[in-house]
Amino acid sequence: MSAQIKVAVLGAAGRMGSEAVKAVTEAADMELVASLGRGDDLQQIIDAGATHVVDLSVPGSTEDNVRFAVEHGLHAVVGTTGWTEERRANLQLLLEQNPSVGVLIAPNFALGSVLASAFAATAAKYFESVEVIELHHPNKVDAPSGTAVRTAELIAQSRKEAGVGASPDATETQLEGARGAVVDGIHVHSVRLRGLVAHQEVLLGGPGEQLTLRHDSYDRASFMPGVLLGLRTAESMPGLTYGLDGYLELGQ
Ligand SMILES: NC(=O)C1=CN([C@@H]2O[C@H](COP(=O)(O)OP(=O)(O)OC[C@H]3O[C@@H](n4cnc5c(N)ncnc54)[C@H](O)[C@@H]3O)[C@@H](O)[C@H]2O)C=CC1
Ligand SMILES: O=C(O)C1=N[C@H](C(=O)O)C[C@H](O)C1
Repeated sequence: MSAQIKVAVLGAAGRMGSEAVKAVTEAADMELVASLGRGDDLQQIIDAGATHVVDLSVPGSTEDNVRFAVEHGLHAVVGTTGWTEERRANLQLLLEQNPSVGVLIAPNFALGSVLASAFAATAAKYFESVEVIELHHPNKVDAPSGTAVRTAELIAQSRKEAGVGASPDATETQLEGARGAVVDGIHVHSVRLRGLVAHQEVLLGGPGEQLTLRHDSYDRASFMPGVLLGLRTAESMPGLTYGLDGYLELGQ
């Protein structure tokens, strides 16, 4: 029998962290060795003998948490938002000094969401117009969502490679914010509404037609297969992987 994956969950009392604690506890090949929250000493992770860390904390803490894990040779599965290009570049440098460590930064752990973003990137080069709408529960602290940022990045990359220009837009006057945020040239709109969990639509428009790609997470259980896949795969994928699609065989 292969060794148990010894997991420390950071942000363990949160909405996602508590779900991850449950999923890891129920997984036969894993052992939950530490559950940490705000203000807890990260040394507890080492003392508990963790081999892997799951970070589901807050954008202001995730970078320090992951840095600590990597510096101590622990693999990390990260769902927390806030991983800008600059932060990822700094992490890459750290990983070069710790070449056996694997880190997954997954803007979204739900398989359907990862697929929807990949489908959107494929479709976006065939349509004149594309915009992203993300819809979340009102307790979410950041906007736009990490998923929407990643989706816009993938769409922009696909359109650039195909030589597709900007979406047409004749807007000259507007209230500030009316056209949403712009990520790599793609408009992204954020809705916060009681009753929602995590949802996203990509609207694609061409002459006389529209394609809508929508994904809905109704329950945070939807994210757990991705978290467990990340924990089972990180060690065999040294370096930084950005997006769960890096651990999946999409398009094969
Ligand atoms: N990648 C994915 O599939 C998903 C990612 N998320 C992201 O995960 C993060 C957490 O989301 P929620 O659970 O909804 O938030 P939450 O606010 O319910 O939980 C965050 C928890 O982290 C704790 N915390 C704060 N600082 C900490 C620190 N330094 N070390 C350890 N814990 C700390 C807080 O006290 C809180 O309990 C957000 O960035 C969110 O966008 C959420 C859902 C899915
Ligand atoms: O805060 C959330 O809830 C979520 N955060 C992630 C994001 O910002 O994309 C993933 C999912 O959308 C839920």
